[in-house]
Amino acid sequence: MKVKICGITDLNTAQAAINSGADAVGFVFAESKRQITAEKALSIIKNLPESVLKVGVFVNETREKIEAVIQETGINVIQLHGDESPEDCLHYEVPVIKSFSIGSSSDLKTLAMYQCDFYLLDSPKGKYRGGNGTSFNWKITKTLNKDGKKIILAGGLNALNVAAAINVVDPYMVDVSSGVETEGVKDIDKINDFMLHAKEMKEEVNK
Ligand SMILES: O=C(O)c1ccccc1NCC(=O)[C@H](O)[C@H](O)COP(=O)(O)O
Repeated sequence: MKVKICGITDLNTAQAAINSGADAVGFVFAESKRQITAEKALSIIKNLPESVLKVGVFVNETREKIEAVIQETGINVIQLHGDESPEDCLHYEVPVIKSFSIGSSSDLKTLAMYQCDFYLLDSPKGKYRGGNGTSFNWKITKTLNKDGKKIILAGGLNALNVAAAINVVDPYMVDVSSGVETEGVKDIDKINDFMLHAKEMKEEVNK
C-alpha cells in the first residue's frame, strides 16, 4: 500500500516519514494550521530524494500562484482541495490530485466529471478544507465504479483504523495528517506505527 504523509512543516519529519516508507509527502499552501511558505517548502524539498512524490496542497488558488509555487519549490504533484472545476484541473505540467468531500454516495458521482491523475476521497470540510481528522463512512465507496481511477483514501485515518479502511475501500494510496500527530505536531512514532499497519495490510491483501 502506498502512503502519503500530509502537512509536513520540517525536514526532520519529512526524512523520518520517507525513511519509514512514505511514498509521498504533502505541503499545505492553503489556509491551515499546517500552512507552509514556498521558501520553507523549498528548504525541505531540496533535501529529499527524487523518487518521493512532493505534493503541494492548494484550495481554490489561482493557476498563476500554483504554477509559481511549482517553479519555486520543486513540488512534483499538486493537490486541488477546494471547489476547483474539472477545467481547473487540466493542463498542469505536473500530475494532479483532485480531492472530493464524501458525505453521501451521491458525492461520488462527481468523480466521473474530472480527468485527473489521482482522486482523493476525504471527509466533508471542518474548520479547514482538509486535515480535520474526521473519517467518513467508507462503505459508501462500495457504489463507486473506480474504472481504473487511482483512489487516495484520506480523512481521520490512524494506525488503528487504516487496515480496516484499506480492506473496505481498496485504495491506491492512503493519506494521513492528524492521525500521526500528538497535540498538533507530527509524531515520528505515530508515523512509524501508521506505516507498519498500512504496509502490512498490503502483504495481507497480496497473500
Ligand atoms: O492538512 C491540512 O491542514 C489541510 C488544510 C486545508 C486543505 C487541505 C489540508 N490537508 C489535505 C490532506 O491531504 C490531509 O491529509 C487530508 O485532508 C486528511 O487529513 P486528516 O483527516 O487530518 O488525516
